[in-house]
Amino acid sequence: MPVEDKSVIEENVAKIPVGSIQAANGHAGSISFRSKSTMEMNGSNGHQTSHDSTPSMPWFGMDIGGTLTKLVYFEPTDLSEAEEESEVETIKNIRRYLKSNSAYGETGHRDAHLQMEKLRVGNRTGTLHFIRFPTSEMPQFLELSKSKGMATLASTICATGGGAYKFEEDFQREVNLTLHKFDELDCLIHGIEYIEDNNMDRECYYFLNPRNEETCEKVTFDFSDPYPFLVVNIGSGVSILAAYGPDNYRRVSGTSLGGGTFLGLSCLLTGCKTFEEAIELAAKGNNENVDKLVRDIYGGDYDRFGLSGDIVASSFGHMNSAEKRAKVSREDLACATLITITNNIGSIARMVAANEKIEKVLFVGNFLRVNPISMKLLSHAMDFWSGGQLKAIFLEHEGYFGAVGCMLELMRTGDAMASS
Ligand SMILES: Nc1ncnc2c1ncn2[C@@H]1O[C@H](COP(=O)(O)OP(=O)(O)O)[C@@H](O)[C@H]1O
Ligand SMILES: CC(C)(COP(=O)(O)O)[C@@H](O)C(=O)NCCC(=O)O
Repeated sequence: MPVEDKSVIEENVAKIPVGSIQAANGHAGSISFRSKSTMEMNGSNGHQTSHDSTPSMPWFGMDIGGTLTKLVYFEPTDLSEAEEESEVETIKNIRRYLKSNSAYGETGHRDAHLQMEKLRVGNRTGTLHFIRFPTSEMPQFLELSKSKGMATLASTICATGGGAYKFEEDFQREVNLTLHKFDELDCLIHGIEYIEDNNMDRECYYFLNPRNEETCEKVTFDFSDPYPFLVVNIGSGVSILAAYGPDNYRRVSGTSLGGGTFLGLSCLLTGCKTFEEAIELAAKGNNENVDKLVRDIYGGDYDRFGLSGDIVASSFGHMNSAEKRAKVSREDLACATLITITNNIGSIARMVAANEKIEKVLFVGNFLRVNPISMKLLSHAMDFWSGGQLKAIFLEHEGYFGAVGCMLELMRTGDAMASS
């Protein structure tokens, strides 16, 4: 569902809860949010004048993950004439560059279909841009940032994800940028709350009849009464969070069998080179040539415990047979890999949901990008195995919530950053 032409009326940043949040590791911890403060213009460092209560431009949020780096950039569209005149050339250049393309080199992309217009961030109105590139390309990104003049801004950028720690020194050395680091799971939760609030009626959806190609339908989900909910973030690995209220979440579980595992195994087994290729192969394959089904073992259903014959009994269970291996295609292998990883995540999510007594399960992360097979499988699995109790919910901005939440931290901590 494309996200466009929405007008956002409320001052949403103010709605994000101020207070303490539980730490992301299943044990208690807290972060305290600062109130917004006045930022002074520093003419020498290229910051834009700001005598109001928001930090200086440019506003970025960066989530440097195990596989992909996600960058959100807020472009103000309410610049006064005076602001436009005083805006330094570097900021204009950066904006021009980011907007001029939807592909940056071979591997960077701006997801124009996700762009959010007329968005209220702090006390400004503008457009939020969504950009991603492989984290392995970080040296090239730093080089590009240098060439676009980022180094002359001598500024601070909000960053989250493991890479905020890993690449901190590189940013300082190469681009003269101080990374202001924020916890990735705090950012993820804040990003989800903010985007959902600002993209109501469009952001959340679920699948009706996920198993039936003809009647399957994508339907908007009303998330206006959100708590409690589970977040299953399928990135390189998987983190599962339980959110009980606006200032209250825990990281309840996780698994290392995630999107990175799917991509890694697919490359190994099929020789494919990209995620998109792996998904295309999977869509054409048949996992039954790879997996052992209940009917391969029982000759039919295992009625007593409600296991129908077409359920996978053993993922990759046929691959011990040389004869079966000889017949299997790359497509079948990619398909079985996708189903194995997805089913495993679905099972863990279901157990956690039951344990936490939570019915709404949000699946996010870039593993779900261009991946309707997994979304439909998860939808069916949640519904079927819980007897209709659990609902699998998906979000349009899939993998960008950490980056958005990270940018929002700028609104809260601008003053601290200015003095750092
Ligand atoms: N263009 C892509 N390149 C690599 N992986 C992709 C791409 N699109 C989707 N993915 C999937 O998304 C996963 C990364 O998801 P993401 O939420 O960005 O996590 P991380 O923060 O760990 O990088 C990859 O492991 C892969 O399964
Ligand atoms: C370490 C991570 C939080 C990093 O996040 P990612 O870059 O994968 O989005 C995540 O990969 C994870 O939670 N892995 C699972 C670890 C486990 O619980 O087994």
